[in-house]
Amino acid sequence: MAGSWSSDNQKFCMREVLDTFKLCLSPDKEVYLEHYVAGWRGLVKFLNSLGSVFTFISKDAVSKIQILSNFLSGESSSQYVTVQSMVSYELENQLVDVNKTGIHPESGCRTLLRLHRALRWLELFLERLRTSDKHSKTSVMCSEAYNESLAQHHPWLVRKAAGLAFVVLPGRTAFFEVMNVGPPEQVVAVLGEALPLILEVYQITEDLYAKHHLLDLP
Ligand SMILES: CCCCCCCCCCCCC/C=C/[C@@H](O)[C@H](COP(=O)(O)O)NC(=O)CCCCCCCCCCCCCCC
Repeated sequence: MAGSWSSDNQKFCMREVLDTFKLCLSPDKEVYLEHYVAGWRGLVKFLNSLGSVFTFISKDAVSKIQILSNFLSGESSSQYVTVQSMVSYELENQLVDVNKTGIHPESGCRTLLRLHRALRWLELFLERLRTSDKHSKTSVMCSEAYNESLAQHHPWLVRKAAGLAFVVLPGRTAFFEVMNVGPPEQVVAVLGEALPLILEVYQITEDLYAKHHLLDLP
């Protein structure tokens, strides 16, 4: 994704990634798939910079990003401009495994659902980071956010592996440094600005999926 590494010093900047999520909303509150995917790409870069312990997580995210990117550049790309248009198109053309027969395992709808669930984790984690103090532990904030969200969709083995990875997360000070948005007050401000937008993107997607009974797609 252009922009998440600033050209001056080649360092990753979380502000630019979070700004990508702001671009997700169209004037009539549809969610642009291109920016949604770009936001995840930026987050994955950040995750990779934290070390190889997180590779099993970023690999899965990358494969989902790749599936959606293929739709975005494929022959039906005009149907994949927004999450709303993707859902209508895939449902109208029976491209979604609504009956759980395993026929369309890689639909845009089921792939995005996995990232959508992870977006809830992100929102909960960032809110904890925003309201944390210098004694707070990133590993605790991360696992609390995970247990309240994604963990409910993961089997035991994945939960166990995730739990092991969280333990080696850098502490809050180092974590803020890798985010590269300035001193802690600045990080708090950037998070405060980005969170409502992330929440709105999440809620719009959640309502859309609920309306079409897509929240349990296999
Ligand atoms: C900063 C610490 C980052 C910790 C990331 C927390 C999320 C933990 C997720 C563990 C996922 C393990 C990998 C396997 C997942 C899949 O089984 C599972 C189901 O897929 P399937 O139905 O196709 O089989 N996949 C998923 O649920 C999707 C997971 C996507 C995870 C993306 C995580 C990106 C994290 C970005 C970190 C950015 C932090 C920014 C903070 C300022």
